[in-house]
Amino acid sequence: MHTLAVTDGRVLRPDGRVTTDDVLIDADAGTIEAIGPDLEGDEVLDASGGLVMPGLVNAHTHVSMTLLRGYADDKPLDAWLREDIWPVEEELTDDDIEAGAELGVLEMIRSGTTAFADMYFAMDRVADVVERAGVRARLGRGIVTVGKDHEEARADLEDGVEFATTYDGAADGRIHTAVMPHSLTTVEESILEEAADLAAAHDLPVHLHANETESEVDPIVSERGIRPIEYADDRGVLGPSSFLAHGVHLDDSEIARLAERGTAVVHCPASNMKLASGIAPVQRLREAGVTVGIGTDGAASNNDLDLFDEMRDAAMVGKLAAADASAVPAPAVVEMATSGGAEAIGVPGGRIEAGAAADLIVVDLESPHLTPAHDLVSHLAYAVRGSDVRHTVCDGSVLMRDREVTTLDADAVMERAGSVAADLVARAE
Ligand SMILES: CSC[C@H]1O[C@@H](n2cnc3c(O)ncnc32)[C@H](O)[C@@H]1O
Ligand SMILES: [Zn+2]
Repeated sequence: MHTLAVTDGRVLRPDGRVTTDDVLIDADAGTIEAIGPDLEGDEVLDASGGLVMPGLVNAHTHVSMTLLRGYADDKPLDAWLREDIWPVEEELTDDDIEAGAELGVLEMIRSGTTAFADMYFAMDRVADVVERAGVRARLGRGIVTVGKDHEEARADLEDGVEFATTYDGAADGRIHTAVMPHSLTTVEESILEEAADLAAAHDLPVHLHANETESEVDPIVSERGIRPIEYADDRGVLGPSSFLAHGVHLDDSEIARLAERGTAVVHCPASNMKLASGIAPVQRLREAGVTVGIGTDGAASNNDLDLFDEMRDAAMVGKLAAADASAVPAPAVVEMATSGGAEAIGVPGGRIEAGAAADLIVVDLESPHLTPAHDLVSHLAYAVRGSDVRHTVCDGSVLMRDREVTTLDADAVMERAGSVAADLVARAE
């Protein structure tokens, strides 16, 4: 057994306590072997002056959209998608998508994310990046049928299901998949139903955007006389492994239904603020027993993939929405960005305990903006930045040591992404 000892730091335990301990990792199994004083390993990762915590889980993103960071800002969702994003996405090549995924994964490793859920195109290329970079992911090809005839719509569905069934378990089990219809208004009813049936037949989750804006809720209510979550349930979309992104405009009956079905919600506070979509009822969802994770959404509506930023946004906007400063407190956002996110997207990780997946990060605490350190959980929610992450470990492998990413060539990734992004935008104009 090859072991890795993360030494001389403090450790964030699943119950929120912070202890002074070492963490011993079985690097072959990719699991945490022990937590305690004076542990020795074949290899050492120095955590002195730092906090060892679970790797963050970005529970909803479109990682290749890093290529479109800053391309179209300051518009609401519908106009942003239809006028800017979808036209430029028409020009994307598979190589572009791979280059954007490399950039996004690089950014996530450098800001402490070890697992993510991703919906996009050319997902075989995204899977290849996940495999090489050493992270964990739940991936799915986005299925959209709007503007397509039934044959094209079926082809989209077939592509999505083929990707999901081929790649589930790839990269030594680090890749998980899902069937991912884009949303309740961009996928026709029969395809949505088939997507849900096929997901169930293959024992795969369904992931989709839902209740993101009022203009997505209103047509369902006016055409069908029911709320979107009831419509989704009737199509078979909800279930204990399903997870939906955004969930901004949810009424009490919808929250109760999500809780009953065990369907998780991924809160994307920055994207929801930037596109002025609204504020998700995170406090009410959690009180109802719904599992909530946190996602950045794509970098074009955020505009970064830093989960620490997202935790801060979630806490701040949660208080504003509830008009209650005690709503969405620091321990809740840390839980949502770690174990909550892992549970929402159905991947291992999110906990520093013996037997858990060795997905962890070391956050450097010796900085002016983290001094004094009265409460480290408070710091994680409100003060730590992605750039404070010193080491990133996933599945027992060191992906970043002393801020040097070991699995990707950072300079080459940035150069390639910058070049393909410029060509992409030129083609679109
Ligand atoms: C079909 S692949 C995914 C698809 O989703 C688009 N997208 C990015 N951000 C959002 C969002 O906030 N709501 C809905 N759709 C979004 C992305 O550009 C791809 O076209
Ligand atoms: Zn999205």
